Amino acid sequence: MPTTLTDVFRGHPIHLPHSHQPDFTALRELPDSYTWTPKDDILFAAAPSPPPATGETIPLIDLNHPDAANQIGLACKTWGAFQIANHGVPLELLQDIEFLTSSLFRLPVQRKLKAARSETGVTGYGVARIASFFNKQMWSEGFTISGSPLNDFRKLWPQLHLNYCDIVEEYEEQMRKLASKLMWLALNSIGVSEEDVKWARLNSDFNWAQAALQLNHYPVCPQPDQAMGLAAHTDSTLLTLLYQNNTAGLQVFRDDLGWVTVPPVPGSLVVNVGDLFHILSNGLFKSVLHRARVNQTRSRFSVAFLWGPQSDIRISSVPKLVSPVESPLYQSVTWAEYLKIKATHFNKALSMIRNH
Ligand SMILES: O=C(O)CCC(=O)C(=O)O
Ligand SMILES: [Fe+2]
Repeated sequence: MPTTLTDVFRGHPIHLPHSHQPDFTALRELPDSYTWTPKDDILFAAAPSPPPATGETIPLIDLNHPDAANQIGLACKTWGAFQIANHGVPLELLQDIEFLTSSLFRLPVQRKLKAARSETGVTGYGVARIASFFNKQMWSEGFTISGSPLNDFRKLWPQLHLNYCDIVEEYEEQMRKLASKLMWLALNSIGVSEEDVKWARLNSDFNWAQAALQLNHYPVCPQPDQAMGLAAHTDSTLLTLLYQNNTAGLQVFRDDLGWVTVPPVPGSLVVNVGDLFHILSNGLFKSVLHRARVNQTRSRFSVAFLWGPQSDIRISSVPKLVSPVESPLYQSVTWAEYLKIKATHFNKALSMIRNH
């Protein structure tokens, strides 16, 4: 039996200082514990910056375009992120998952706490896993699904849980197919074939992968400029597929441009390169540093599909991407090992396994 994500996190509990969510709607002013200053967000060396004057942002790629693969490859190299249109996921399903997410977070706090994530658990309702690395609290609440959500959903919706489970199952299946397709488009664009990465068992049978679904809610905030929805991080995935409702908040970082907002494009999905794809591509693809801001008038929902390889397979740089006179940029790791390193060292995880 391969290690599951649940096993990994059970062995690496995250002790959060604040396990109970406040009632965000009751707060008229930002409490001190939610007020961020630049020194509270310095784990990644991302210099504070004004938004780019050019309005430049990550590309929106039409998957039906004949040149889509090259555009995806280029976006993975320059941004580590892009949006996709014509991805084939039915609009209705996106609407369903948005409805599920908004319904979940609109439940009374007491009901949500019935499905609270335990200290050693992965799944359920709670604050972001990365919260333990920061002194300040984030203006958001989350719900993590890994494996069947049936038990948790039954506690949330005694009547409707089966309908909601069906939506999650269908959504995850569509996301798996799409993530696999995008990964191959990106790899093929840099000359890597299925044969070149046979050892990573990333074959086109998309059932091999593991994944989690992270639902996020960023409530309306009385002082958004001083609050942080989700602090800067990179994802520990191969790829993350993110659906956002029609409210801006996601920002990606680029060394030359600073923090750049990703405008919601109705019906499209955001794709992030995660740390494992960065490792696999020997650093050619960037794992994108990103965060979520909040605003004063509209609440924001997002659904992140966190996708990675079979958790016990060693991932290392594709040999043909490594120069014969150099060693690969990173030591090989399994996803399970990497998640443990990330749970301990967070922003330093990649440098811990970098070859010098
Ligand atoms: O809400 C967003 O836009 C970002 C969510 C995210 O980065 C995550 O869940 O890992
Ligand atoms: Fe993320």
